[in-house]
Amino acid sequence: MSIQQAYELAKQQFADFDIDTEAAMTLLDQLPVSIHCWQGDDVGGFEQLGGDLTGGIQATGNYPGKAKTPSELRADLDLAISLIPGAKRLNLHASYLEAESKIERNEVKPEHFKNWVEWAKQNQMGLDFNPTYFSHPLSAEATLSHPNKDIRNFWIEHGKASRKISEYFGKELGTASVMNIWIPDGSKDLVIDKAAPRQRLVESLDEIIKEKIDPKYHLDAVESKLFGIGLESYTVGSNEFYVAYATSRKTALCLDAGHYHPTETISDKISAVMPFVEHLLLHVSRPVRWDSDHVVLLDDETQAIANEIIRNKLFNRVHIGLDFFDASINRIAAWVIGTRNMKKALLKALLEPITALRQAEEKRDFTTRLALLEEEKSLPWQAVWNIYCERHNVPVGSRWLADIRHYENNVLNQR
Ligand SMILES: C[C@H](O)[C@H](O)[C@@H](O)C(=O)CO
Ligand SMILES: [Mn+2]
Repeated sequence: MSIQQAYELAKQQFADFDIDTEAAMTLLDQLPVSIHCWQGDDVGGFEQLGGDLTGGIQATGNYPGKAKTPSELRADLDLAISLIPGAKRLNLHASYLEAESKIERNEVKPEHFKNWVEWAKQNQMGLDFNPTYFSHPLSAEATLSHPNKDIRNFWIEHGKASRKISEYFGKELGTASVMNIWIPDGSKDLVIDKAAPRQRLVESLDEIIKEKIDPKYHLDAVESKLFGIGLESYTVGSNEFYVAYATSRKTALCLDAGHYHPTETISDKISAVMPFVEHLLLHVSRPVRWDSDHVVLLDDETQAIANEIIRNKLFNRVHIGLDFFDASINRIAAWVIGTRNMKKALLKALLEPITALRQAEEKRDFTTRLALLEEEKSLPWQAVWNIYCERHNVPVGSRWLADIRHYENNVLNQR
């Protein structure tokens, strides 16, 4: 049976549940997923500071062919995006700048990202941004909460400089760049004064976001964390800290799927915070026992995240980003698997019999609700996904893997 024939049958089956598959695909086209550049080179960046990845995060594995230059990373991204259907954005860190000589973090400028902007224009993609508060000699103890004023100021300047870059992205590309602040500040062991670093962090953040920037071009977001490696006992920017900060300062809040206790899920947090924040940034990730940043699967939590976005029509308020870095498998395949999974989850969410489910719940008919939730799992969503891929000229099913293997043999293995 052809992809078209399978789709025609599926379309009818969904129509029996009052679900319009064409409308679902049209809406899916309007939901970009922001692909994180740092999966391509194990969060290395191009500053060539010569140091290790620090800040309590780790990319484990040594798969051959890691991108070592901006051009290599862009070539790898070219392949990845050619295998992922629909709207995409690229999420950059400040450490992915390009310059002839060494640029200090507090001196990063839009011009250091002009090649990325050109690339984004060519690919009709928006860009998002992150100041980089790790992998730097001055981040060894702390950054925005550092007790030393000079070090704190250095990082405040980095935050301000980064906002200019983010604004430049928004102006050049005609779509607001979401700039996410994550800092690794914390402590391995017991802390007596937990209040002072948090007070300093409030003041540093307030200083960074003091200048108003048109939200047409730039949005500020803040990301909390539970703990990092070597920072197990105390995290300055904890969940409560940033929920309070984002709501009081009206910034966006970032929820990273790996940044909570193992039984907590960010899917459940979305409806809890949306009455209080205008914009939410998601770092969809897969924590395995800890914030391991494994590649996103089409698993229950990814699906639950997508369902929350679609059921609550949060299309313009939730910004979907990815955050994983696996160096043990082909890095381009990691991008493709994780991003396609996020998009599959969104499509499945768009194909839910939502009206019937809501009606059952309103009538307190929980039997029908559970029955429908289970039945929807075996509706032929995959036939819709296949036609969606075909219409976007990307490989159907696992055919994309052949393209990656070809590139691996001809490009990655020659690096
Ligand atoms: C590289 C990212 O900024 C980083 O992963 C951050 O978002 C995070 O989640 C740290 O654990
Ligand atoms: Mn994150």
